[in-house]
Amino acid sequence: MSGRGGSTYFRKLTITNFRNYSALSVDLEPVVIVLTGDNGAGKTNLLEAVSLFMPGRGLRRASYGEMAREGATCNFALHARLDGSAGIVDIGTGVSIGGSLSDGARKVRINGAPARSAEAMLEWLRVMWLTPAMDALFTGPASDRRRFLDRLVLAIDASHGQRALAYEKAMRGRNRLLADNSRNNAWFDAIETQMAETGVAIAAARVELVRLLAGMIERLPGDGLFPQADIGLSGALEMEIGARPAVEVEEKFRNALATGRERDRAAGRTLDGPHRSDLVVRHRPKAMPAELCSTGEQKALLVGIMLSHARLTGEMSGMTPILLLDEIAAHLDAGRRAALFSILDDLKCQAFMTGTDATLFSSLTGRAQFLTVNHGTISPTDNP
Ligand SMILES: Nc1ncnc2c1ncn2[C@@H]1O[C@H](COP(=O)(O)OP(=O)(O)OP(=O)(O)O)[C@@H](O)[C@H]1O
Repeated sequence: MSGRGGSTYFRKLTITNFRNYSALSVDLEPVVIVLTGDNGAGKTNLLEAVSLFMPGRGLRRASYGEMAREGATCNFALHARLDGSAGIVDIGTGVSIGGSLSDGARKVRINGAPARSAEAMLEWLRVMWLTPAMDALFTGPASDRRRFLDRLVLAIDASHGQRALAYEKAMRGRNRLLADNSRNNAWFDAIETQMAETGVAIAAARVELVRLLAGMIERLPGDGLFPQADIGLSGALEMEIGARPAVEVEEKFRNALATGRERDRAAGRTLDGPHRSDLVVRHRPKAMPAELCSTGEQKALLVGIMLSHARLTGEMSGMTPILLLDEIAAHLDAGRRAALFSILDDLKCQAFMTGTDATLFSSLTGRAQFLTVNHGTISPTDNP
């Protein structure tokens, strides 16, 4: 299996000592998966397990210590059997309890062989998510939007994660020099050169994502159920990309960092750079900034962005993402639910949707797999 081409589906998921699951193995069909169950049953935990088949700390951004099942004395482990258009692949990931629980501690095996890093999973699949916590995306801190934006970029540009890590590492080094009152110009120069290179690459990748995604958003149905968003970026580097050659933007950023040393020393951190940029979203039909729209309107905008991005990812990477849509049905009216289900059909993606009430999904009967979650166990839903 080359790992590229068409949709990818989870066919089997095995979870060991993760959150409220001690040992679970579930066979999955290559269709929409509807997970219903009472509050606290383990629905979001299961989505979180699936989200760990992307690099990073998953949809809650929790620590691995929090993910490990309370009281468990051995590793948490997740295993997926995936079916892509070119065949089957087995991916395992987990951490050992008692060992280091730092970000790098998560191990990945692909078809039994250790992978160099979690990024290797991007050869095989994409997982994207929409959770209730993201309802505050437009009104909350810019850092949340930046993280969201960078996840969107990573789905179409697998090297974006390494780029962001390299930039952050260099910036931490610069901040340390500032804090230590260092005046070692050679050190500053070396670090700032690295920040300029990686920073401009990050900004350029974001600009490209926004350009491509805006094109996809144009293809959303014009019925306004998931309204078209106007998306843009704020940030000095992002504004300059496209207006002048990248080497000039890089040089200008490097100079800005060099001349800003004393200002940044006083501030205690680096004040310029792509770590300060923001994703700007407007509700086009209402001609209004997203943050001023109603909660429901913001949700509909976000769903439109995610669905457009799923289509873009499918076209760009050849892998339509697995979508994790936590508690989405309860927040949408009947018309929007029907529109969502129809777009998911069209995308042919395996979306995992959760809710406490299976009746909200009844129109999916015959074209979805219905599972009931109960205290860390899973069984087929009776009469969905
Ligand atoms: N590390 C852990 N070990 C054991 N149990 C945990 C751990 N972390 C969380 N839990 C438990 O997992 C349970 C299920 O949580 P989850 O968020 O998946 O529920 P849910 O089915 O999505 O519920 P809701 O409908 O309320 O959102 C909670 O009762 C929580 O206490």
